[in-house]
Amino acid sequence: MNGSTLEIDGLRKRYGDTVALDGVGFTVHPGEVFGFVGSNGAGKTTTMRITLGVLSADAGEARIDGRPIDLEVRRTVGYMPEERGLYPKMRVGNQLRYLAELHGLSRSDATAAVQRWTERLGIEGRVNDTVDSLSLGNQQRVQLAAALVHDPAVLVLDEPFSGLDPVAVDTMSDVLLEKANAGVPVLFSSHQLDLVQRLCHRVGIIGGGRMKAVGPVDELRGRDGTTLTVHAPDAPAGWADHLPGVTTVSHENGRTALALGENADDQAILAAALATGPVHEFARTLPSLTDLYREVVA
Ligand SMILES: Nc1ncnc2c1ncn2[C@@H]1O[C@H](COP(=O)(O)OP(=O)(O)OP(=O)(O)O)[C@@H](O)[C@H]1O
Repeated sequence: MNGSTLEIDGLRKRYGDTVALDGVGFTVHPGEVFGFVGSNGAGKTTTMRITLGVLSADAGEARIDGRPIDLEVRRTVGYMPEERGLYPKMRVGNQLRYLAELHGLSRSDATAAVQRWTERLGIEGRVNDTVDSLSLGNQQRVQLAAALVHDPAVLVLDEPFSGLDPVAVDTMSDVLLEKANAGVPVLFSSHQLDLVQRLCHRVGIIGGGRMKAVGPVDELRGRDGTTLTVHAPDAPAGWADHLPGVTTVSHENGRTALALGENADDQAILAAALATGPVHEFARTLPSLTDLYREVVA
């Protein structure tokens, strides 16, 4: 796919005695939505700030298409900082137009972009309001518009979903996927793991300044094998214990959860379940990203 690649490579950062980043690295490919998750203080904001050049690293660097992010490359990135950073007393429309022009758009292109993005994000009625008169959620929509208004080649968003109502969450999700479909690498941090699981092609889990896991969401969820849920109401306890590669995790009210090893044969399990009587449910389940996260950061 045509589009840019964002590489974060070996970032190290200390604040006094606190090691904030201890060799953080991962790549966001063209057209990929990458979810960056980790506990409070894990190092997400520090990573994003260094990526944008807002903060300097002690070692390592971020690159776009192999090029370190200098001021010129920086203009191609749409950034939504955690501390937000809009001018509170400036009108929404003027502010967005100003930011677009700062990124090199002509006055007429900037005006068109402001109209397009404020309509898309449902804030076209607020362009003449000052930012500080808006609700927090609407300020966040303006902040997203500010990150998008210069048609960036790369998006880096620090907790873009926090505090949004469900409709705004859907709009934000649609916009991120739309940008990714156009080839833009999208990196965002979030504590909303259900949303990350739904939206992201890949995730990176950071803990204590190090990457604990990076990969496609389903691959990470499946790395410890899958679980099979079987609802066979007449099956006695231990009905599957003789089958190779099968471990019974729980057996309650006719519902059995089985952990499957590599040599487990799901058709043999189904046959064994049917031998006990009717089978109402037979489904593979993966642990949720939340389960995986708890295990990885524990
Ligand atoms: N300006 C600073 N001075 C001193 N320590 C800092 C500073 N900024 C961050 N830290 C420390 O660096 C570590 C990483 O913080 P960072 O803000 O990157 O985490 P985060 O993953 O974004 O957390 P959160 O989810 O709470 O936003 C933490 O231990 C934090 O206390």
